[in-house]
Amino acid sequence: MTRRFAIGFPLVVAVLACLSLYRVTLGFPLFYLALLTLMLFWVTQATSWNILSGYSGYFSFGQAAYVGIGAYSTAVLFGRHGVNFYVTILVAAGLSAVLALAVGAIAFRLRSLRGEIFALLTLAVPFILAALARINSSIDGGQGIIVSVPPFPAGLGLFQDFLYLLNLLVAAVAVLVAYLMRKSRFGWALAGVRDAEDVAEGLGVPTFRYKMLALLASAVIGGVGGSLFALQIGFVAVDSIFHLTVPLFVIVMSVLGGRTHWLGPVVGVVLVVLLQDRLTASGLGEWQLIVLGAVLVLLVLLAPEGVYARLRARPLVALVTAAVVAAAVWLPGEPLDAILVGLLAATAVALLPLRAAPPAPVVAEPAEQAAPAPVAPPAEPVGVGEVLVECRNVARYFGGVRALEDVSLTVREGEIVGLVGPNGSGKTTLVGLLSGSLRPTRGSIHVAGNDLAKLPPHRVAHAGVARTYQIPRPFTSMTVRDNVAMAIMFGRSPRSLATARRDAAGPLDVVGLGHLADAYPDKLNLHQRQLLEIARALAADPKVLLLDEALAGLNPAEIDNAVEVIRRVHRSGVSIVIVEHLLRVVNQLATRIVVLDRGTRLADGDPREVLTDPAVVRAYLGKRAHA
Ligand SMILES: Nc1ncnc2c1ncn2[C@@H]1O[C@H](COP(=O)(O)OP(=O)(O)OP(=O)(O)O)[C@@H](O)[C@H]1O
Repeated sequence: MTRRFAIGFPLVVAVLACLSLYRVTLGFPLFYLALLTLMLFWVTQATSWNILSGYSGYFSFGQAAYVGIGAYSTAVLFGRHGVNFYVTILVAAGLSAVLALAVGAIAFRLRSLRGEIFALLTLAVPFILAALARINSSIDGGQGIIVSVPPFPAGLGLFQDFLYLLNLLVAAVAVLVAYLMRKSRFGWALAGVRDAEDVAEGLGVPTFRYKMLALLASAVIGGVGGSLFALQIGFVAVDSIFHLTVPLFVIVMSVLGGRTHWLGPVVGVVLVVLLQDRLTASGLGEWQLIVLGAVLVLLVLLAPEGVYARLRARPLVALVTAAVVAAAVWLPGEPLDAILVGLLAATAVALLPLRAAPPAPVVAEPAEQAAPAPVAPPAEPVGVGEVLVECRNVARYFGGVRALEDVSLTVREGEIVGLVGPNGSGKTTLVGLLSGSLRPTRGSIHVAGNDLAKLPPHRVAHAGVARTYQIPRPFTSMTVRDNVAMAIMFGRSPRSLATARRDAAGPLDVVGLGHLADAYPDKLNLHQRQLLEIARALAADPKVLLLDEALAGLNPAEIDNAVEVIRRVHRSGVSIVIVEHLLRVVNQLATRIVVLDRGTRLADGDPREVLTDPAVVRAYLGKRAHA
């Protein structure tokens, strides 16, 4: 936790609490308190949504399910049966958690339930709950339930004060949880899931666990907020609770404010609720969805990262603009108009294109690149030792396609195995099997004594396998340094974020990217992105590194540089399996070559013998060329 947050956050919460505790002394109107209560309700809901959907990229349309479970737990138990109100909050949290575990166990286990399919699944849940509530008379039965005022400490003032303080407490806890999650390994893991989930898993991130935790936290916060909402509206009915505006509002608020930051939803809530309130006050209430929709479209086009990120980039200008504009249009009797206009002006200023960024981190051409630092320790070539990888009679089918059939292969410590073969011969499939991202249809694979059939992909990384991708897949929201730090944080010997960031210099120096540590991947050329793939895989501390066409698309100078980097990685004690079409390169690097052809192993042995084997030449060049 930063010092600024440790001081600022309790201070803001205390000031907000004082608005109610000293309301009469301060002359703070009840109307404003009600508006703030509404904002706090939405802060809770939008933050709840953001913890899962903003952080991990799993867009949910099911927020109304938590609001519904919370509201009905309180309405039925407290409103109808007189159960202690605080107990009903716990029940709401528990039931929401159960729902989250059920949805997560299904959705996160199946790879096919991603993106829009996940969104559709979550959209269905509130509909089912609404139907259950409507037809079941012990829940609602279509009548609605009146929720009276529960007993509360007399010293708190009116019921509105009590409600406000309760909402403040829950919203503050929600924001605190979102902050702590974002700043911890948890937030990094979810950012990895958002950018490239299977890459994160392959680097050792237990993605299922982190997604479940995010869903659980999101559900509990949403459910507790829903419970308070029952008190706020006083009459709980299916149509007002399980309404589509709930997910729409939380999405608009979070996207508007910025969904990758813990404070984004809060900024979005303030803007949306104020806008909504002012439109209603000026008799334009029916326009609110149209205006909100237009604002969202505009912002998605102008600043998809959200308003908060833009405000942070120029805080002083935004603050001065907000203050000046608000003061200029301050209307006697209604300061809310002035505040809204001030905020909109600050938003507009924040959205102006930023001045050209300072000279981007120099993206040098390979020839001019800083000479890579020597690998520590620059070991002698490692002798061939124990068997690290053992594939026995492996087959892999995709439906009717036999990508691999009866392939056996061993990789020993210290080897560089060149895996070659014509297009479609099964090389990438074999890399997928060795890294645990694919399961064999038949046969067994052992890595360092571990049976991969028993391990999820992130545990395969911990067993000592790392891979690169033919088309580089960096975490685009992270700098080069943080891409590498991710692999260190979650790799075979996990470390804290601070240590991982410091240690990232090692793998970056090995590949010669140290001078680009603070650049974002979109500033790198193809060669540098491929080097980043190698640095990141190396950072996971593998025993075996699988390089899938790491040289594809490079020019001759870049290829020479990449070959040197691979040699350096090998000298540091990592065994390598390299998939490559350029036989010159394979010949230069490999200590052994395995040739695949139409999914079967055609040859396996010394590079010179294999590459002159007539069967191999025929497979590569065709019979006529061989002749
Ligand atoms: N996910 C998939 N679904 C269906 N078929 C697949 C899938 N992945 C691979 N295949 C098929 O399996 C066979 C082997 O593909 P693979 O990508 O492993 O070959 P490769 O040797 O890596 O090819 P290239 O050199 O072109 O990358 C091909 O016929 C391919 O079409």
